[in-house]
Amino acid sequence: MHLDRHVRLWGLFKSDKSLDDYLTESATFRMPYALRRLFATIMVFCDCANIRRLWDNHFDSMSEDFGCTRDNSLRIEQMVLRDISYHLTSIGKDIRHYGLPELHETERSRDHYRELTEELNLGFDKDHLKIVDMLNAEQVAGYEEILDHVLKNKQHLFVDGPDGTGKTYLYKALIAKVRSMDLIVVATAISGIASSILPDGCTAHSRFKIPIKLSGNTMCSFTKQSGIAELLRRASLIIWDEVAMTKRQPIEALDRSLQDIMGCE
Ligand SMILES: Nc1ncnc2c1ncn2[C@@H]1O[C@H](COP(=O)(O)OP(=O)(O)OP(=O)(O)O)[C@@H](O)[C@H]1O
Repeated sequence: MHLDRHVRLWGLFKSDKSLDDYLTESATFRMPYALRRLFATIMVFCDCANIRRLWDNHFDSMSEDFGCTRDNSLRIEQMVLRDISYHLTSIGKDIRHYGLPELHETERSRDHYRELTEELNLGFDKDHLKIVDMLNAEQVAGYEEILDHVLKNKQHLFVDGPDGTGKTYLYKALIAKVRSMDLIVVATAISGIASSILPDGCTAHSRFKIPIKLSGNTMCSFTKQSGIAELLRRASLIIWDEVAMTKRQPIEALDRSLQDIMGCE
């Protein structure tokens, strides 16, 4: 999101060389999915004379998370194209107009990222934006701290409090605020009842595909290329309500899977 904004706002990069350098530098600290989004933004907002050369130069970095092997390089190319096409479509552009390798029709129409598409199509309850004005001092402190984490890409926060002290109320305010900024929130809870109270919430086990039988090194049942993985990579806020009520194994399984899809330890 920030990269996109910079590229758009600066109106910079007068030459292909500076675009090339920028992508090379970005590849050292950005995840492949963020590079693909940046690439799509460059295609639309920068004056690049030879986008195909830029594609050739940065394809490897943009495809790293699709597990590049010689055997399935064509398939991987289609997946990268599909993702870039997805970003272009969201800004009203068509990948066919930029001289990149052809995206096959079957790939174009297939929704690899169903979960992500569904999440992006979610609205938010405008009334919930008003909740922030009713929060008590402790809720405001939690609200501000969590929002700060969201905006600065910081990590875990644990919210705790006795029953009925307004945790869900706080989450509703946060979910509306974050979704109103066009950022993704994945809202889950342990129980079906608690998850149904969260706006567009679902149970943690179903959202994260946590297996029923868990051992010391079990991972969640989604692949790196799946819509769930993409949804989680792009999520700005993941809420797991009532997490203290679960055993440690499901949390560790999700932790391992998140590390895997984010490529970190
Ligand atoms: N700041 C507030 N102003 C007005 N009502 C509030 C406030 N905070 C919470 N409430 C109300 O208090 C009730 C309990 O809040 P909530 O369900 O958010 O608590 P909780 O901590 O999630 O509870 P539990 O742990 O049982 O799930 C709800 O009806 C909620 O609307």
